[in-house]
Amino acid sequence: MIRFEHVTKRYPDGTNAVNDLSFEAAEGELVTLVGPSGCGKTTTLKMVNRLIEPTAGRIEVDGADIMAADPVQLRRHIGYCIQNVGLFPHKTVLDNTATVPHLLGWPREKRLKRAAELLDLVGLDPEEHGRRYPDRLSGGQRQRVGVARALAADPPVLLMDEPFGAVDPVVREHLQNEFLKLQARMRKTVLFVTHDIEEAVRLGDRIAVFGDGRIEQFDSPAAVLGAPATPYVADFVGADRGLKRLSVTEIERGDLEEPPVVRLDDDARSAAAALRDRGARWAVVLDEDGDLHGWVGSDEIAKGGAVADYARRMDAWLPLGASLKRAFATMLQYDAGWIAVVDDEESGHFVGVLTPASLHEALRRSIDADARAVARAEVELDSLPQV
Ligand SMILES: Nc1ncnc2c1ncn2[C@@H]1O[C@H](COP(=O)(O)OP(=O)(O)OP(=O)(O)O)[C@@H](O)[C@H]1O
Repeated sequence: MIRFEHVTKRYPDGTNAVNDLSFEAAEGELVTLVGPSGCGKTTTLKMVNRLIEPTAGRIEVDGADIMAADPVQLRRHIGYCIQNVGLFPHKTVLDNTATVPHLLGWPREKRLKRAAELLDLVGLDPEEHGRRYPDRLSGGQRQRVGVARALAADPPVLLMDEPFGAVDPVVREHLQNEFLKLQARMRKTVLFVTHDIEEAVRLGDRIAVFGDGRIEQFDSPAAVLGAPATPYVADFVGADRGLKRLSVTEIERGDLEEPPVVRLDDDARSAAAALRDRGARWAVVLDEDGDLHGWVGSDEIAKGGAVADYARRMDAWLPLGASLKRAFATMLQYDAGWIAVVDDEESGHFVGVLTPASLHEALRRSIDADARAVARAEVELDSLPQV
């Protein structure tokens, strides 16, 4: 748990970076701090591990006043992950990941084992990547190492400052999804700084929208998008918040349609007859394991042989949990009327297809769910006793 009570930071030059800030991130909660450049997000974050000392107020981590702790000890027990990562160039990826366990005096074998586990957890092969030096990694891989390093000593609290800010949008969405999966398992208390409202909405259990050293709204993503508290928040969230919803709504199993399906080794003539009976002009082709292979047109396979003789590979597909925005962009990019969906990127097991109609349905579902959530929040606020 992280609690700010009336915290102010005034820099020596007189800049008031943070003004009388009070908010709390509950245990296991991911709170995103979002706002334009210079509004005090990084200052807020760095006060938690005392890289910056507050001028006034009190900050607690797991119930203890941070000012009572030794700053060096404090930092070793709080994970910290920043943009561009700051990996040591002369150390291997494994040694970089094991930095904090090393500082904590863990024996070499134990810390390298832990580092390897962590690399695996963030999707890097310890055998393949562990012995490399950071300059031999892509930007996205370096960010993963940054996350692994922050988690190495299993800290209960994690501070992340634009950790995915320096990678391209596709890798970024990928890293965000992976981090969400990781967080679902770890349930760390996380403060996550970003200037990107879409990232804030996608990742945060709650969002603190910052404006000029203050919090303008501290609420669920649904409430921030659906009921901005002030004109400033409405402006920051943007007039296109309906579109932003596309990036925070995930494809779910229930959104998908079930198209005709044939197998690679099916007899082509009988497959064609079955498709004709259903009035279908195409079918999804699966391999013997039920994994997505491609598609065929019903006219082509009428000539006989096996479906495998005609099947075409799929250009594009999506995993469950990908955003509707990605689905929409993929449809446009490939000029496709439908997109095949698999249960996850690695296994490739086919689960259904997304069409423009089902995409629209999914968007409706998200809007309705948010409207209900916002209505509930308002009722709860209304029913608070008046004092
Ligand atoms: N060391 C410093 N001395 C004086 N002013 C500072 C210092 N560090 C930050 N500031 C000022 O404090 C304010 C808040 O800065 P901060 O870095 O916390 O904002 P931010 O929201 O994280 O911005 P960004 O997204 O650009 O990193 C800004 O006006 C900034 O110029």
